Amino acid sequence: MNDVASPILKVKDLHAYIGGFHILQGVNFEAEEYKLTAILGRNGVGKTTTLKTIMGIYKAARGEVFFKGENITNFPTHSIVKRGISFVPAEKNVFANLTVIENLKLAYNGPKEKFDDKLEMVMNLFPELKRFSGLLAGELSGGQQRMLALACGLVREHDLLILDEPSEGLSPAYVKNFYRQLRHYMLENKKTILLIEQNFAYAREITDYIYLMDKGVVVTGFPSEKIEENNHVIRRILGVSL
Ligand SMILES: Nc1ncnc2c1ncn2[C@@H]1O[C@H](COP(=O)(O)OP(=O)(O)OP(=O)(O)O)[C@@H](O)[C@H]1O
Repeated sequence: MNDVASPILKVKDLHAYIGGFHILQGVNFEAEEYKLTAILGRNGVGKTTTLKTIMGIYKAARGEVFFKGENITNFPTHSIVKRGISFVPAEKNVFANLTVIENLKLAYNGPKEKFDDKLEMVMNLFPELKRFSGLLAGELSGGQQRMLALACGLVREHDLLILDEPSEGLSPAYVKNFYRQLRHYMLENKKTILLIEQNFAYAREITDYIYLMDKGVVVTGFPSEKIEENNHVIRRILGVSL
């Protein structure tokens, strides 16, 4: 499973407990630089817990997380963000009483003179936000707030962008386009993306590398061009046929 050439992120034997339950039971995977890696799995297998443990939001009981070669296990979240990881949780984490632009300004942590370029980039990715840029985030629909949360994650400086199920709350037609644009953004700007997704059909279109997760562990991983060969395990773990 560990055949990733140059991992920017390496997760080794990660264990975590929530409320006394042993949720992560030895998670292993790597994310290669400048690639899009996806962790797929059904509801409740521990995908979100994995991301939150990487980000220091949940405590790792055992195991290690390496980012750019540094052991960042159980570092405070702000210092992980400072090292170059931008994390967008599944919750609509926006400030309801600030405008769209104010939310984006607050999320941005790069040099002042580059904000306009970043803004243009996210507005191209989310044309709907452009239309509503002066509105309070609290006045947006649920889907639009989700877009804004994703846009905030993108404007934050990052060497690694981690997205918790970006498709959730967005319409299927919109998701396809968003994923296509996200991949384009990654290739254009030499970025690295790790995301979790429940919908295999979405993921197979855009990922370079896929990991399958079940019951607190990563069961297997393979490059996207080997999807067909992994038909059996995909069916067993995700319950979908190719
Ligand atoms: N705050 C919490 N309190 C109690 N149990 C939790 C909490 N967060 C997660 N769990 C439990 O941990 C397990 C893993 O949850 P997690 O959210 O990581 O799964 P997931 O694979 O991301 O699935 P989903 O896509 O449904 O969120 C589930 O059984 C869930 O009920």
